[in-house]
Amino acid sequence: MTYTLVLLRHGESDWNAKNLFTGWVDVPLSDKGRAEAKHGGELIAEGGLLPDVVHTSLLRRAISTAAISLDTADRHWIPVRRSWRLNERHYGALQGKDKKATLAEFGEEQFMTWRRSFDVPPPAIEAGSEFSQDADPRYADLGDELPATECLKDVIARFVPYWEQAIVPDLKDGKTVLVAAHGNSLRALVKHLDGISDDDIVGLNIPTGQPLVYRLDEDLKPTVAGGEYLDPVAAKAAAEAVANQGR
Ligand SMILES: O=C(O)[C@H](O)COP(=O)(O)O
Repeated sequence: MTYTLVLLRHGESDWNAKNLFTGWVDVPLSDKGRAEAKHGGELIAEGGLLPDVVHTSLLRRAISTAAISLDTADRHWIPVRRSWRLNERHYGALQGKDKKATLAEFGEEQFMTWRRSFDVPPPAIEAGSEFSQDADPRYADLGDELPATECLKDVIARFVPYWEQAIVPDLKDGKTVLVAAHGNSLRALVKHLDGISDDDIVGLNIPTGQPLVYRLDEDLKPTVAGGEYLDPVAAKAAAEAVANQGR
């Protein structure tokens, strides 16, 4: 008996296309991103991986990606569960900043520490500033849990409880589960599933719009380490493009 989990990072967003740090800023998909979401749905259908339930973040790039891919796979009608715990990593004061300009201003080491270190968050965003979420009604109930910046360690701390309390029960019910989320929230989940070390997670990048399938055993351990991309060649190229952002 194995459980089937499909992870899908949203398609390219307008801010991915412009190379801006995005985090919790709620930007839409680009035309390319909508096409990626549709293609993701085609791959899911061709792979016979029709989801029974979908979990998304509260951000429209993940919500739209789920809707487009499921519509393409004729599964637009399945139950949807949403949580802020699946949101992208909060990028703090970097939200809205150009990645290339940030690299040029602060240098490679600081840039990569902010982007990929396990436990060093970027500087906190100022409350009330243009790209802050402190007045956003969708997070009104979070109180002190509303982040002003996050590192990957923080994302794991808020994602894993949702994994255990909301996603695992669906898997144990025998459902094929689609999680439509973000580069860093999916890195957090993959680190948890595969037991990747704090050092090794630095080198892992999740491509946009590429379905990644995990078959999990009774103990929720992956039967294939790292899962399997439905289009491994395209996924590898797209992950390299993510790694090289800002260059
Ligand atoms: O929030 C963002 O800018 C991206 O979605 C993820 O960015 P990263 O690959 O630079 O962490």
